[in-house]
This record gives sequence, structure tokens and C-alpha cells, in this order.
Amino acid sequence: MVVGVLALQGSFNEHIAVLKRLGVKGVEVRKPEQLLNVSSLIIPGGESTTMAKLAELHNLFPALREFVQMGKPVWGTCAGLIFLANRATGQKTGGQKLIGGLDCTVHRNFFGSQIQSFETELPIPPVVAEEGGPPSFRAVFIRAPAILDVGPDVEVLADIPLSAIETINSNPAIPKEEDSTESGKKVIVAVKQGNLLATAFHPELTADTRWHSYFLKMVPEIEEGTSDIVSTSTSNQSFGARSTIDFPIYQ
Ligand SMILES: NC(=O)CC[C@H](N)C(=O)O
Repeated sequence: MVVGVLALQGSFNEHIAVLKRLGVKGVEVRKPEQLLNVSSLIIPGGESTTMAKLAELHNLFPALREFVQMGKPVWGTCAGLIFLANRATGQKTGGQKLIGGLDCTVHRNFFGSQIQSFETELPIPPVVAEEGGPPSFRAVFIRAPAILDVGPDVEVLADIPLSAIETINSNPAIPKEEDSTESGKKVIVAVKQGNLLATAFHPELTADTRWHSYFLKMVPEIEEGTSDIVSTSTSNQSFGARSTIDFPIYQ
């Protein structure tokens, strides 16, 4: 079985490249019938409104929703996280179509505009950590969303203290004291709910393969059939903080 990567727009090539480094074949998915040939799906970062329009054009929404409801592993990064959320705020006028399934409210562009994109080190969640690996990972936020609330079945894997973000105080777009999300001084940036994984940051733009390996462990066919593939990521090379990939400009 192969891992599908939704290839309508955004950083799908980067995800496929990381899968290749782990010895796993990633295939581009653009049509509903292509979902029949993949065991799991990655929805990349990009621009969720554009992605939604293209998904609509290709009549992908019913097949994507069915894929999620069938319990197949799906990982949304950044725009992909927005796509998977049941509720989104900060959308363009008229809203945008979502796949849904992930019981959370996501706030688009939570950290501000493109120039307020940032990178930071966050603790690696115990379930994602690998023996011998560094205790943190490089989290790349590009006009990223944040998760404001989650339902009872959602496991929080990573959050970020708002005080850690330099641009946060100078950015008028970011909710301040009166907003309930600020009271805890943290927002959620990675979650898991059953077959669904979602991250507000972009592991595919770093040389650290641990988030991809973690997702692959959610895919039973890959874990049972080719467990050696997943374990290759424990090599030291997998933990490099940054790749040489130039950051694409995402909306
Ligand atoms: N890097 C990203 O995927 C950015 C997401 C983008 N801000 C959106 O709303 O879709």
C-alpha cells in the first residue's frame, strides 16, 4: 500500500520527498477514484480556501469525507489541519468548505500575516519521540492556524505558549486578554483524534522525519508489513533541524 498526498496545491512534493527518505512511496491524489488505491492520506499545507475550491472542482469532498469516516489515517498539516477541522474561524467572507471529522475549532492565520511567520523549538511529544533523538523539534509556522478548543476525544500533542512568540504582542490580528484562548497563554498546535492527526506547523519543511514516522505508525499495513521502513528514521540524519528547502510563500 502507498500513502496518498493530496496534490491540489501547496507542499505536497515536500511530503512525498520525506516519505521517500523513509522508504515509503507517496502518490499524488487529485481525483476521487485515486483514494481507492491509498491506505492513508496526507493533506499538505498551502492555502485552504484555494484548496477547497480545487477540491470542489474535482468533486473530491464526498470521497475525502468517506475516507475520513472509514477510519483511514489522515494527517493534515497547516491548511490540511483547517480542512480536517469541524469548525473554523477567521475564514474569508462566505466561509469555506471543510472535510471535517476533527472535533476542534481552528482559527485561520492565528499568528498573523505572512511576514509574521516564524520558527521555534517545541518539546517533542512522547508518542512522537524516538530513542536517541533530541527532546525538541523545529516547528515551522507559515501563516499558520491554531486550535482554539478541542472535543473530549481529541488528544493534544503540542501547544505553544503565546509568550514565546515575539510578533504576538505587536500583531493586532491576534486575540488579546479578553479572548478566552489567551487566558491559559497557550494555543494548541498538534492533535490526534483516532485516525486523524493534525499539525499547525510544517514537519515536511525540516529534515526531522519523526512526525512522518509517527504518522506511518498509524497506518496498519505499513507498520505490519514493513516495520523496518519506519524504523529507518531513527538514524541520526533524521533529526536535522532544517532542510535546505526554500520556504514557499503560502497565503
Ligand atoms: N502554511 C499554510 O498552510 C497556511 C494556511 C493558510 N493560512 C490557510 O488559511 O489556508
